[in-house]
Amino acid sequence: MKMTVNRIRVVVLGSPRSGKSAVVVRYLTKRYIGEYSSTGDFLYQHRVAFDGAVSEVEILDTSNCAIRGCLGEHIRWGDAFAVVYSVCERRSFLAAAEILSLLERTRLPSCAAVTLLGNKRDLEHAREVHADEGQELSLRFGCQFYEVSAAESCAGAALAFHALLREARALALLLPAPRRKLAAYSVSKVIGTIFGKNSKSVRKKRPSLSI
Ligand SMILES: Nc1nc2c(ncn2[C@@H]2O[C@H](COP(=O)(O)OP(=O)(O)OP(=O)(O)O)[C@@H](O)[C@H]2O)c(=O)[nH]1
Repeated sequence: MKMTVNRIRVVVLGSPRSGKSAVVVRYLTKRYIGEYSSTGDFLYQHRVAFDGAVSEVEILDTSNCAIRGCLGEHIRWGDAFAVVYSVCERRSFLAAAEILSLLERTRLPSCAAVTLLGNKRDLEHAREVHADEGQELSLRFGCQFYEVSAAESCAGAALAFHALLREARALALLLPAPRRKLAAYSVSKVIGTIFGKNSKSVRKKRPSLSI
């Protein structure tokens, strides 16, 4: 069977320390490292095969977007968005709600695949945001919702990313090619690594996944 190849750009957004890097690395490598550098944005590339087609997936793990003022650029760049908050930090949940609202205002409704990820569900004793609240927020914005623990298992992150990629691919088939502009943003500057944001040795590593 002939496989088609398409490209899906995923942007991971959320408050500092909510676990964006941990969730992305868990999905890509199945590993949990514990500490990740926060010095900037990192772009991971990999290939996934599902539903008879191959997708070149680029995942942009962002850092301090709100402070650096590049959120708008990131939103224009992406086809799909994972908005992460920590279930142990209400402030990060409120920030996630603001990001969802911005996404809704910036993109045409239903023009992008979006998932809301409540991370750190292993820290039940420190929970500040109930799962129902995440569910309600996702209903309000018509996006997917998962509670995950990057620390505890890779299943949640994998499930969430696979569902997001499926939705992004379905939207790409339905909608005309969106205006994906890189603007002044240079991808070459943000190529990251899978095993450590500062290591250059695995910079070009591109894992292949079959869903
Ligand atoms: N207990 C627990 N800790 C987690 C989990 N995910 C991430 N952490 C921890 O939370 C801290 C922040 O994780 P990061 O992945 O660096 O968070 P980030 O959102 O990428 O942070 P910035 O790059 O600063 O924006 C680290 O100490 C992680 O080990 C989780 O699921 N459970």
